[in-house]
Amino acid sequence: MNAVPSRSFSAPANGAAAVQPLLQVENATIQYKTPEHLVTATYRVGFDVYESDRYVILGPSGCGKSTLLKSVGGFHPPVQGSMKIRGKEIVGPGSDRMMVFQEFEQLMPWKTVLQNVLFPMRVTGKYSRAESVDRARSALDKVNLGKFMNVYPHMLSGGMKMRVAIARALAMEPDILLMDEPFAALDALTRRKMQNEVLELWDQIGFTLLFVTHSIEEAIVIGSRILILSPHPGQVRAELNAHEFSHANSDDPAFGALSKKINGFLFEDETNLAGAGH
Ligand SMILES: Nc1ncnc2c1ncn2[C@@H]1O[C@H](COP(=O)(O)OP(=O)(O)OP(=O)(O)O)[C@@H](O)[C@H]1O
Repeated sequence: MNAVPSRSFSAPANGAAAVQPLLQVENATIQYKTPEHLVTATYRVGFDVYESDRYVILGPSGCGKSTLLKSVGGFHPPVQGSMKIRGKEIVGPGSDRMMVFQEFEQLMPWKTVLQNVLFPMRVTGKYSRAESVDRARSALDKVNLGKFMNVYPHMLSGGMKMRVAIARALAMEPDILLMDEPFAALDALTRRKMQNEVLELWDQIGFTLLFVTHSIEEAIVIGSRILILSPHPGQVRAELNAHEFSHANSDDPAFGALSKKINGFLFEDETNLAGAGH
């Protein structure tokens, strides 16, 4: 485990220091202009996401987590700094970065599971009709929903809906999946089930995930690495490895120790920042 008090991070959890990051965020200052105010959402935030990372952005409400995700998605560029995917500057939305939406209710109830998964491929015209169908079937097989292609979303459990939403994103072959507090509105048991579903799928498929949450426990369970942001405007407080933790070992003292450490970073007084990570 490792806490680094600088603003930019580059060491992957697996120690493959020579590997190029998939996503590089450098000194990203992101602002919103309203008629009355200029709001600085994040200030000089930097981090690297490597292939197959489950990278979690954790921080208090209003620290700019969603804003960072929107910027990575290409919807709101930083005013300063840069964001690159596979070394190329992010200049707008693209199918290399697919958002899996909150609560998965974006599935269209009048379309079957297969038609839902086909939809982004149809809209973007990225693939021919036949290839789109092949891709949709293959993505549904990957998430173990091959037998449910012709049913409608209301006939699925919450976990199955989430898997459809993930299949829909994966069918576009993105470099990275973006999830913004996807389980925030769920009860504790369902939330835990969903978290385990994501982890099982990740084990099977090995996608790269950028995940936003304000729950410390969720960050530890989902994340292989966790970026901790300060309150508004979001600045990097630390990056911690968490790849060895899951619900199965949440009673371990090491899990509790990491949780405590994260608490410390989250609630740290600004004046103590110089000692962060030591
Ligand atoms: N469209 C907008 N116009 C103006 N200010 C905005 C806009 N969206 C967000 N903000 C401001 O930017 C800051 C960061 O917001 P953001 O939603 O990214 O935070 P967050 O960490 O995701 O919060 P939460 O955990 O509550 O979702 C906040 O001060 C917020 O008020």
